[in-house]
Amino acid sequence: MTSHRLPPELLSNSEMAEADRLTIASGVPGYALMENAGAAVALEASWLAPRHGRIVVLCGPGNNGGDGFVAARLLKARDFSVTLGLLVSIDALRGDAAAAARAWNGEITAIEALDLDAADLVIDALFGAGLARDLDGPARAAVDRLNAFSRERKKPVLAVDVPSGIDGTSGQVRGVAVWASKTITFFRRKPGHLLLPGRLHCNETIVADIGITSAVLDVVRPATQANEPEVWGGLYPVPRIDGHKYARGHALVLSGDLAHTGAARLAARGALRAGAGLVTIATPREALGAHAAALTAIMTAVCDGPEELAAILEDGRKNALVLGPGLGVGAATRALTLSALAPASRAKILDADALSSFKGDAFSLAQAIRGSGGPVVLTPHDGEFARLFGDLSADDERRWLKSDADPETLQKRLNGLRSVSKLERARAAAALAGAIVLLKGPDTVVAHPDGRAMIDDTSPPWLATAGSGDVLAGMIAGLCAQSMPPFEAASAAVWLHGAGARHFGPGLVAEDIPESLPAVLRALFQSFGLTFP
Ligand SMILES: NC(=O)C1=CN([C@@H]2O[C@H](COP(=O)(O)OP(=O)(O)OC[C@H]3O[C@@H](n4cnc5c(N)ncnc54)[C@H](OP(=O)(O)O)[C@@H]3O)[C@@H](O)[C@H]2O)[C@H](O)CC1
Ligand SMILES: [K+]
Repeated sequence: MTSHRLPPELLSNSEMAEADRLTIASGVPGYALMENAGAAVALEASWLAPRHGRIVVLCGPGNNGGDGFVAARLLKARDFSVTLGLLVSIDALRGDAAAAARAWNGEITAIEALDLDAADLVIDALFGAGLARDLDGPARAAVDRLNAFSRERKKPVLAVDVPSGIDGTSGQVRGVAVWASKTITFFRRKPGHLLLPGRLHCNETIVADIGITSAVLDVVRPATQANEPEVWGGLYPVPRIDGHKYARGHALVLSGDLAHTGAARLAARGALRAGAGLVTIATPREALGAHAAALTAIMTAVCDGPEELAAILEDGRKNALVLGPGLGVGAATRALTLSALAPASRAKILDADALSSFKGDAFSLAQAIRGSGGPVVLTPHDGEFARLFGDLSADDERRWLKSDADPETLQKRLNGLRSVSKLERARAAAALAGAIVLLKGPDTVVAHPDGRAMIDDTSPPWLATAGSGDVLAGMIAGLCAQSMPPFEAASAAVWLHGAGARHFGPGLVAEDIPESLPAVLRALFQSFGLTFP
């Protein structure tokens, strides 16, 4: 049975293997899981192909291929014209896959001898969770042929579990990968269904129930989830009728000089629309007039350097701070950032130039973060991430390694910064910095130092526009100001940001994002069961 509401948990290949193992240990035979998987694939295929249409099934050497054999048998029994190609010799199949092949009552053709051209649908059952290295040789040739077929013939390709060549855990292409029109995975999605480029290769992903119960999740405890309101909705600071603006916090946004004031206003507007009770822009005196002329509900304060910032921050009611957008890269921003990280319980959101000003010296930033008390959220895009955490010099690495009693774990994290997986890079940075790391992009990852992570796949392409990151930083501050825990606040802000952009539609500019929030919030609160007068 396929389900259209996709559960948020995302399982890595090893977590999925654990779910599998627990299910089999509880008495469900592995072959029964394969039969269920194959049946779900066959059902989906029967909707994608015309009645009695021609279906080609490409089977690989492992259990992904086993699912293909089961699907082929069931489709043939439903009077589809099924041709099956196998990548290896039938003697190479083992275990459940060999059993599924024995139950197949049709011909088996060598993949290179297969005629794809007449197919109405191709099922890709070459490789799934067991993909262990880059595809080459005959496997690569099979994927190339399949991609040429779908490109030229415009016929659907249904991928079993993942498009072959995509690593389910990282979403990376291993050499080459199938471009599917639909992907059917089992029990839960994998990170690679949401991360790029995997998500693009999957096209639409659906989830089939194959008899693994959600009870196994209590043991597996997957660390990664899709960024959906059901994950953080319970912690969302819904305004209360008996609340007042002082209970909804006070966000402070630092402004750049006279030539760079817009970024702070975008962030401040994001904070205000996300529900902060009060919002103040702390600005260099020279830019006060520019802000005053452009602002109404947002307040201003003068801040010409780290000392003045420290004085402003003596007011503990200012409980969320955004620093970075429009500040400029260099020693002055570095000094402001260190001043902002003085010990205090407020949430600090460091973005853009606040991050780039620590280029090649993430260690110093991390030291300041660790001493700062309250939660810190770093919001780099890929370029800022690479500036901050990429190419650590041998000297830097030594400083990190000397800073902790457990050099082995530290080394693993330092290596993680260079991982091909965006998820692992964000996780490693979060653990090293002791901060929540929100690594932006079309597949934004939010990682907590404790290993939890969220992957967002809800942003439309037109959200990549100048200033949209400034608005996002402000929205995170707006939610933190209302005492939403920072990991959930960062995740919720990413989701609202995407939802705002979807609501507005193409042509969006950054200024439109905060203005789209009322409609998005109304729908969100309605989904929480709230009613409006
Ligand atoms: N998880 C579940 O509950 C269920 C999953 N099912 C399906 O099973 C696959 C996973 O099956 P598995 O056998 O572990 O792995 P694969 O079928 O993906 O592939 C393993 C074989 O592929 C060889 N391999 C790996 N990489 C390459 C490569 N680059 N080139 C060539 N060959 C490769 C590997 O060979 P080794 O030499 O590495 O040993 C294996 O022979 C899952 O995706 C689901 O579709 C069950 O059917 C239902 C339950
Ligand atoms: K596959």
